[in-house]
Amino acid sequence: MLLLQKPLSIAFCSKSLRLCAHTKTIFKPSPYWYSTMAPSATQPPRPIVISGPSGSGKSTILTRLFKDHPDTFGFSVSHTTRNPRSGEQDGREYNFTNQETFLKLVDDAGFIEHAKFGSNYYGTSIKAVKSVAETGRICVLDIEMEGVKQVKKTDLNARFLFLSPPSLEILEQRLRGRGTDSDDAVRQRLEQAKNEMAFGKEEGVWDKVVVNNELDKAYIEVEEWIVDGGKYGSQA
Ligand SMILES: Nc1ncnc2c1ncn2[C@@H]1O[C@H](COP(=O)(O)OP(=O)(O)OP(=O)(O)O)[C@@H](O)[C@H]1O
Repeated sequence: MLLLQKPLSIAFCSKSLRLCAHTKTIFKPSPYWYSTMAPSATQPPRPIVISGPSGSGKSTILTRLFKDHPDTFGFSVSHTTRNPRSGEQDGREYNFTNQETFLKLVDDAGFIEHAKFGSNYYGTSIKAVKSVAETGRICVLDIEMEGVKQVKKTDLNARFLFLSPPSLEILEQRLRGRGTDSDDAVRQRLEQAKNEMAFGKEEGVWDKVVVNNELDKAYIEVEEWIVDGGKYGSQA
């Protein structure tokens, strides 16, 4: 995966994998992405929220989608209170901020999700998601269910897709086959998966549910729903 390792917390919270202290790998857009975004003359495109248990195949499908549709999608830049590392630029890798400002934004309900790792805070702000849409790109949020609930409370006008594994048994096989998690971590993810699967069945939450049984078929189903004949969910 072309990814940036995020602190576990943000992962499961902000990204897919934030279970307890999980880290989630997230796609790291290159600066090129931002520099080539075409401004939209019409309404900003609607963000896409993709959610589903860890191991359901979100990264696999999104990686293929971004490859097949270059310059179409973008990721929001997260906030963090940690210091920038060498080569990192404010507003590119992260929006670097201090704790006081970060917590003020929490109080102001400015985050879709946030979490603390060690002594540092991380979060995905509503504004960062809007910034992507303003460039004409479709912002993709790979987030767990608490994040989904948060997005629903905003005015982001997102579209919601739940990616489901065929069963918990197959999910376990895939998580173990991926080989990225300890036995304990797999167990934790499977426990959380039960909650996520129940959430995936809730009425009125999802615009689309795709079962990732056969990868090629699931990918086409996701792609067709996202692209939506070129409208990308826009009513305009
Ligand atoms: N349809 C499929 N058939 C078989 N294996 C699959 C299928 N879809 C994904 N996989 C495999 O399952 C594993 C989990 O997929 P992936 O890492 O994309 O899940 P994820 O939802 O992004 O997980 P996380 O939320 O933990 O990042 C990977 O090893 C992937 O190659």
